[in-house]
Amino acid sequence: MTTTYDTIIIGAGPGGLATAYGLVAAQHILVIEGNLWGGTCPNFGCDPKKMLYGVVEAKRQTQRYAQSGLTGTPQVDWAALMKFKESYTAKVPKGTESGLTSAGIDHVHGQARLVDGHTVQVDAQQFTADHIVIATGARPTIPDIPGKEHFLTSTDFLALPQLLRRIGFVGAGYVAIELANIAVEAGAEVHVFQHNDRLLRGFPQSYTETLRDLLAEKGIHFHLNTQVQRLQATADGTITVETDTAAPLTLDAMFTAAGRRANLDNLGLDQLGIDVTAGGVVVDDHLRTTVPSVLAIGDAIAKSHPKLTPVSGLEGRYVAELLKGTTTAPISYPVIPHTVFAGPELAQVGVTLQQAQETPEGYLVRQQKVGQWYTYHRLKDDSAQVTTIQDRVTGQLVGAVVLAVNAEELVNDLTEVITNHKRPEEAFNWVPIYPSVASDLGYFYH
Ligand SMILES: Cc1cc2nc3c(=O)[nH]c(=O)nc-3n(C[C@H](O)[C@H](O)[C@H](O)COP(=O)(O)OP(=O)(O)OC[C@H]3O[C@@H](n4cnc5c(N)ncnc54)[C@H](O)[C@@H]3O)c2cc1C
Ligand SMILES: NC(=O)c1ccc[n+]([C@@H]2O[C@H](COP(=O)([O-])OP(=O)(O)OC[C@H]3O[C@@H](n4cnc5c(N)ncnc54)[C@H](O)[C@@H]3O)[C@@H](O)[C@H]2O)c1
Repeated sequence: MTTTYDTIIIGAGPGGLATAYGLVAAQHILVIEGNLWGGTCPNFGCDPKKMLYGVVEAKRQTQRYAQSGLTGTPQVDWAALMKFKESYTAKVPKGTESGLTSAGIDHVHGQARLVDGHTVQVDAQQFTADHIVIATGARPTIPDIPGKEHFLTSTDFLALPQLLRRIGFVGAGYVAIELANIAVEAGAEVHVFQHNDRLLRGFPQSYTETLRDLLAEKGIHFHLNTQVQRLQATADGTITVETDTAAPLTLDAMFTAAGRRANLDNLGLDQLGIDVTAGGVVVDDHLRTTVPSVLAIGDAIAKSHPKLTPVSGLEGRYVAELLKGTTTAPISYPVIPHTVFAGPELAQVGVTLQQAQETPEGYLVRQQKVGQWYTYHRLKDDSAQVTTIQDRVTGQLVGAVVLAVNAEELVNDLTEVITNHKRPEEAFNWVPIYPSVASDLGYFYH
């Protein structure tokens, strides 16, 4: 039997759910999920990661205060930390599913496959709709080397029952740096293998080098310009890692953190003539694929914008408006801030430092070491740095980079100023709570 809907959404992560809740009042919709309701972010991404980060960062803050009134070094109890994480994650799938039920959204568990531009198959059932939204997210890339079956992933890391003694990561992007920081703070010996000398490409090199030094001081071993060539499992359960630069290393686990690729295998897209690249599904500026009745959003699409939870949510809400007919305009992206939670945090928004330095006639760049400012002195955050980028003509803030404890807060505030194109005199005609990160804003923005 075939059931007919207005829209079928494949994937119940932040993107698919945003479309579903945006459409439910106007349309008869179906959501299909093949794994855990809620998707990557709350089950094995942002949310559990930040719970672990919060605890290890509290330990680090205690150490920052070591000469300032706090004594003793707390220890991370990994088993208790995991229980804490599970106190949230264990409720996510059921909570997400009952949310769908309460909202009256039909939902089915299973792997979906497109039969044609209007028909989706899950096991033996077929569903048809005017539109189909692909919101299938992404999964870790496994480097194609001998022994690749021994790689673990970020999902495994976030569910480790015990902390392993010696841990390696391939890659030096968001996932590797954030998880390496958690592991080293929790007491593991940590190795990061990166095929070039660049951490966190996309952030300014001067900042990533400072962050690398801070992480190396914590004990992370960086193996830069190093190719991991082979993994071998040994009889005692350890992994021997062979590289092109040093003698083999014995570790208890090796994690891949070499990027993520869209979940598109077995969706049947090639038979339908839907274009796909290495980055994901090809979409136009209305998030339509090359088959007009099929749209795609979130981590599953090829895009220049960062693949982050709020971006999937924005695209999900946009597609809902488009399918309801309340907009016909192309999608418009605001400035998108991003942060690496690495203790301290490295965050950036807007015009990049590189863009600004390449156009000195257009931008005023102010780079400040703020470790001695009251806010950062109080946090004992000696290495704190802030760069602001202003438009030379209007004086408006257009970009910022921050390396600091709680950089997320400052960059969120700066994002608000940039997004609303406030002129300097408007931006700080306000009364913030003092002392706070926000009460410093006026000092960065003259
Ligand atoms: C370790 C880690 C940490 C992260 N930290 C952050 C962070 O701090 N901040 C941030 O903004 N972002 C972070 N991200 C990224 C964030 O998780 C993703 O950008 C976000 O989850 C993407 O949402 P989405 O809905 O596009 O895809 P997903 O959340 O991946 O959801 C897609 C869903 O589709 C389902 N699916 C796939 N194929 C099928 C199929 N054929 N049939 C049915 N269902 C299917 C999947 O099971 C999944 O549940 C992190 C990611 C990771 C891995
Ligand atoms: N705080 C956050 O917002 C956050 C945290 C985690 C993940 N994410 C999202 O998830 C995405 C994926 O994160 P990621 O760290 O897996 O990817 P990434 O693209 O950030 O980094 C991948 C790293 O792997 C390296 N690499 C690529 N191919 C390789 C290979 N074959 N061998 C060895 N190294 C290789 C790259 O040089 C890079 O250092 C991020 O881009 C981001 O969109 C966001």
